[in-house]
Formats: sequence, C-alpha cells, structure tokens
Amino acid sequence: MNAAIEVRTLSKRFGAIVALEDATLSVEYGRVVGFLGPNGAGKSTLMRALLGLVRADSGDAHIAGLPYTHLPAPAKTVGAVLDIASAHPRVTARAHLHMYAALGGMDRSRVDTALSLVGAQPYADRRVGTFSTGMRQRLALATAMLGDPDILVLDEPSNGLDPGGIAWLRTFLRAFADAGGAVLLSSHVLHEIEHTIDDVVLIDRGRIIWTGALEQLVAQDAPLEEAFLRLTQKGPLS
Ligand SMILES: Nc1ncnc2c1ncn2[C@@H]1O[C@H](COP(=O)(O)OP(=O)(O)OP(=O)(O)O)[C@@H](O)[C@H]1O
Repeated sequence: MNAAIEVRTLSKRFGAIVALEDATLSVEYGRVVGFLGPNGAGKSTLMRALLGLVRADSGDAHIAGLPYTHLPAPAKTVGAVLDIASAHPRVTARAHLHMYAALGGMDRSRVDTALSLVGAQPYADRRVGTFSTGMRQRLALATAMLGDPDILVLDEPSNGLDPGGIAWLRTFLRAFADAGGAVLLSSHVLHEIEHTIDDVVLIDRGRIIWTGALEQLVAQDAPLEEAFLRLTQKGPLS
C-alpha cells in the first residue's frame, strides 16, 4: 500500500527566498508524524504544496498516492487545518459546518458527528466571532473531520489550546492513528507535541535535516528540545 503522504524532492522559492529545497518525507498509515522546525523553516509551505495551495517549482507531493488536485474525493481522503481564522465571525459553528458539508457533498449528519468528535457541542450554536483561539482550533478540526478522512494535515494544531485542550488533542490524534489514520502535524512548540507524535521530521531553512522515530531522537539527545536546538543550530546534516 502507498504511504498516506509522500513528498519527494520538493522545492519552492519565493523570489530570492528558498522556502523548500529537495524536501522528502513520508507518513505511513497508523502514525502521527511531528513536522518540526524553527519559524520560517518551510513547514507551512510544504503543507500548502501538499494540499495544492502552493505550486512547487519541482518535486512531487502525493496524498493517498495522488496529487491533491487529482483526488476523486479530497475531503473524504484528507482533512486539513491550515488557518483557523477561515470561519466567518457572524455564523455559528454549526452553520459553518453545514456550509462545508454541503460544499463537499457530505451528509448533514456528519455535522453532529464532527462536533461531538472534537467536543464542540456546547458552543455549536454560538457565533464564531465570540470564540476563543482554542474553540476555533476545535472548529477547524471539526471541519477537517467532516469528510471522515483517513489522513490529517494540521499546521500548529495545539496553538492556543490550554493544557486540557492539548491533552485532549493528544488522545484524539492517538485514537485516529490507532484506527489506521495518518497524521502530519507541524509545530515549533516542542513540549506541546512531544507526547503526541510517533515520528519526527525536522526541517530547517527549507531542508529536511532529520527523520526517524521519536525515540531514536530522544534516546540520542533527551530531551527533544535539546535535540531540536542542536540540530537546527548546526544546520543541514550530510
Ligand atoms: N507567499 C510567500 N511569499 C514570499 N515568501 C514566503 C511566502 N510564503 C512563505 N514565504 C517564506 O518562505 C519561508 C518559509 O515559510 P513558512 O511559512 O513555510 O515557514 P514555517 O516553517 O511554516 O514558519 P512558522 O513556524 O513561522 O509558521 C519563509 O522565509 C517565509 O518568509
């Protein structure tokens, strides 16, 4: 079977800025992969390229074996959280989800399922403009889950979550992966995701500098933060 996510030698420049240089990574089903790197390392650019929102200069980015734009049912294959500010402030969470379900050709019953999956029922009928950052994160995740996808691509999903929210996200992602799902999640806040991820892909200045199981990295360099700082300050490894 194909990997859930397969990125090969992906490169992208914005003018003189090299955002990605020959980036290669894969995410297998059943794994939660932490995509880690300092600010500006290229994490969002890679995720956006994976989801067909940025056109790479060269290389391939496949989800379930195909480029995103070729997927026959993208919302049923991959759920993404890239930007939590995308919901209109005057609509309720439920109305927002109904709109997305209609756009994606999904059954309306998925709205209640998605709300309960992320624990957002208590504020489902409030306007999104009144939401805290953590509530917005949960709504964004509910939107990603509407199509019941097997793959999640999450850019900084723990941003704005309180400790209870982070613990909840960890349990949610673990259950998702244990049921056979694949997760690529980015972060630069290491202690928030250290107990969530199985594998690590470390990116710095557009280049992937380390990939492997989390325990390999922390066994060599406990704790994760020390390994991250040492590897990213050293620059690309040969
Ligand atoms: N649309 C754009 N136009 C010009 N430069 C861009 C654009 N998008 C990203 N960049 C640049 O590409 C590089 C990688 O940015 P990217 O947002 O992918 O990093 P990141 O790892 O997600 O950072 P952060 O952790 O701060 O979110 C940065 O130097 C950024 O300024």
